[in-house]
Amino acid sequence: MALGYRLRAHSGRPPVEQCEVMSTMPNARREMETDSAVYKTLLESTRAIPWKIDWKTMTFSYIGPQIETLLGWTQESWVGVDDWVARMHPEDRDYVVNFCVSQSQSGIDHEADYRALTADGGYVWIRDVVHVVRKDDEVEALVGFMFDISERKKAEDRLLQLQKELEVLSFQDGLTGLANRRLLDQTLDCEWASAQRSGLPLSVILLDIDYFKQYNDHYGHIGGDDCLRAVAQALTQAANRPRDFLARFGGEEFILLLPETDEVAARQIAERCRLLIRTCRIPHERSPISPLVTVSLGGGTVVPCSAELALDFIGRIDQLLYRAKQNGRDRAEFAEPPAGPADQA
Ligand SMILES: Nc1nc2c(ncn2[C@@H]2O[C@H](COP(=O)(O)OP(=O)(O)OP(=O)(O)O)[C@@H](O)[C@H]2O)c(=O)[nH]1
Repeated sequence: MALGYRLRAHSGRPPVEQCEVMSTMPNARREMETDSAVYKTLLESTRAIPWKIDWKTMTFSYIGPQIETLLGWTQESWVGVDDWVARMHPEDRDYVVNFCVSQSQSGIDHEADYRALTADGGYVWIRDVVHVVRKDDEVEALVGFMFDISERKKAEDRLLQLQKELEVLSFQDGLTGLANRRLLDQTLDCEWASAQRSGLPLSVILLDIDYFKQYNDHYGHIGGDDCLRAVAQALTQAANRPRDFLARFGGEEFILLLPETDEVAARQIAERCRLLIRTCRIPHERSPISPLVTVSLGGGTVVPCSAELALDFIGRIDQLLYRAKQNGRDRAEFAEPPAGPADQA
């Protein structure tokens, strides 16, 4: 090995006994053997598992006894490279073996992570750190250490899982569980571009709970939150096509994007939204227009031209929502018949 001596394969002799035998040896040899015993004791008391493979015969000339504690396979059972290959998770095998062989052939030190099979049928994540020993430009042996990295892998997996959860959460409205403004912005951009390319109509409905300030004042903020959740839940049943998209627009406002949907269909969906909320029968004692929670809606349909911006269109829908409020609430207002090419549905 790199330490300049060769460990005897599978030797189990304790260092003390070795010292007694060595007392009759010449000094230089005795010192070397003492050093060897010390190094071996050191190597075999680490958590890293040392090993050596003879390149010509592809056999293990040494593997630390710690391997049995970690994987359950005895030291003696590690005879050739085939044992190493066979005790590797099938999903890791091809990549790891090919990688290690090619690196070794090129004389490059390397490391590889893989799942090693245990004697009782489980798997342990291992990091193998490999040094290629060369002599006269030929690969002579591989020496290395195996490290148990299962705890690190568990932590990494947990971190990955958390990242995924965070990604989902970053697109989700915390109160209602609907898509949030961030995801709306991205989806609107996509659908806007798609409608521009296809020339198919995109409809949008904005919806706002009526007299929600009075609702909060009367039922409290927590009651208000419950109401928002109930409205959100009801709205999830309004549109069912795979690309239909519902989001919380902010506060007590919601938005529906309806790709490839003309104005006739959009008007029907807006009316369905209004009725779905009514069917919830959420009491609203402070509403001047109804004893139950109602909603106002603004809607419109567009085949966007290249110059038009999605946000300008949403701004126009917002004005229609405002008009619905002005005209008495609990109703939907849609754009007047087309005023220009951008409004044609
Ligand atoms: N409980 C709760 N209230 C919210 C939330 N977001 C916004 N609001 C409240 O919603 C109310 C909206 O009030 P306004 O914009 O005056 O509208 P409105 O009372 O619904 O009146 P109209 O829309 O004209 O019918 C405000 O009192 C906000 O505090 C929320 O997440 N939870």
